[in-house]
Amino acid sequence: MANLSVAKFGGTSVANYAAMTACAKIVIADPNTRVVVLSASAGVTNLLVALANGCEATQRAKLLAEVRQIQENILNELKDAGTVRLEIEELLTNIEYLAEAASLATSSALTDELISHGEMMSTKIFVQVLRELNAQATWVDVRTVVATNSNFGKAAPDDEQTQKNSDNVLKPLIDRGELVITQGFIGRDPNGKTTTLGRGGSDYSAALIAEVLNAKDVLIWTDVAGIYSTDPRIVPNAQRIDTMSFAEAAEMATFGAKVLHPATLLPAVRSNIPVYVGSSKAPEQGGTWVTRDPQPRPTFRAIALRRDQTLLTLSSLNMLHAQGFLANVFNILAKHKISVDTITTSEVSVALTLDKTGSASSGAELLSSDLLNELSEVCTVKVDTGLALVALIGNDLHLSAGIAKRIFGTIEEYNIRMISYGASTNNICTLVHSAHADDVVRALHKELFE
Ligand SMILES: Nc1ncnc2c1ncn2[C@@H]1O[C@H](COP(=O)(O)OP(=O)(O)O)[C@@H](O)[C@H]1O
Ligand SMILES: N[C@@H](CC(=O)OP(=O)(O)O)C(=O)O
Repeated sequence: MANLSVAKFGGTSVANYAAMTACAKIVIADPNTRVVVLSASAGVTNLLVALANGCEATQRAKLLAEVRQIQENILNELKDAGTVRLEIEELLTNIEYLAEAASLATSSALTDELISHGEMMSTKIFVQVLRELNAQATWVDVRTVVATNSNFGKAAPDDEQTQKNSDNVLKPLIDRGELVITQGFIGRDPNGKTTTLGRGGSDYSAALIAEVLNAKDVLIWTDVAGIYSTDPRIVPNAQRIDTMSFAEAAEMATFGAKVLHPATLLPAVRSNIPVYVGSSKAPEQGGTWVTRDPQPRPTFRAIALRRDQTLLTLSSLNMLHAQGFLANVFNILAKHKISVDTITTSEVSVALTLDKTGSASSGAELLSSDLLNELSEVCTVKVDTGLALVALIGNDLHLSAGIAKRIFGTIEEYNIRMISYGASTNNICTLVHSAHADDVVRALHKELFE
């Protein structure tokens, strides 16, 4: 639809009544925003994940009380919370019941069912916030739209089915001029069970919905006024990037810039839908447009940081002049659904980095004892933790003479555990100790961007 925008508001943007009101005003001010995708209020998903992992009665009561308090704080500021209070009460009762079930036996399907309640609650309340600002909105259960497979915790969307659902459910509402409020992060599998798209997945939901509606853009409203040259929480004078390419944003997201979920870019790239990132607290500050082919494309674009990295060093004398060792290792990693981010090899060993936890909703650790045992059968395994990956993102980095000297000269006082340079012309990665990560980012930013 030619003039349609899909807006997504993240957890911090719907954390409390004041934040929700700011979002409602943004929606009301833009007649093109006809579909709004919300995350759960900040903190709620983490509490629900803890409940879904199973805990004893006292801890459960404490976590439930915290979830309730976040909702209560917003409900108490509404002029007329009547009906919505009842709906939230019902959802809180469900949460209690599911959390009790999880304390007896956890399962990934149960986890997804439980944590989907965060988005259910925020969207119910947001409709009332809009109503109290004289804007009528229609609440839609996104599970009637976003179809996925049954890979609970990190489900993959079924694009064809989602398109059909959108044509049947969303399109008629939009054609009638209604404003749709729906949930990010969640979907439904072919058996009717609730699924989630992985942590941070609401951005992905918004992009998927924008794609099936043929929207003109996706507006990601968050707590920063765009994408910056590095995380402004680490470097307060980081510079806002006004326009950047899908490829650059994808590199940044992949290497840890939390501001966009990496998967967001998939539907946007394949359907060429521009993505805007702006601040819901200060929309007047402007933001970043991510598009297919913006100019200029500077050599140095940004620095991203991915915390909680694990370095696996796998050694085997059998690797010397042998074939098939790496294939063996990668088969084992693939079997355990582990994707490797950076890798270096020498004659008898291979070193690779993994996140401590993947982005699956359950937050389970990636390095399981099963995986370690299987790897130990083919090689010696050494595990180093407490590391962070600092990635310099840019364009044609391989063509720029003296880059390595500049980078390593700048951070010479820090111990660098691993370097990944050359496989991509768009990033140079260094693995450093967690305790030094922020300082390394600050030093590189100062040298290359300030
Ligand atoms: N390069 C970057 N530019 C902007 N923000 C970044 C960057 N890297 C990391 N961030 C962080 O991303 C945060 C926004 O992401 P997130 O907390 O997931 O938002 P939301 O709750 O809206 O989904 C910002 O507060 C900021 O600290
Ligand atoms: N609530 C989900 C989905 C999400 O995208 O949240 P946020 O927009 O706050 O990152 C999560 O915490 O993972």
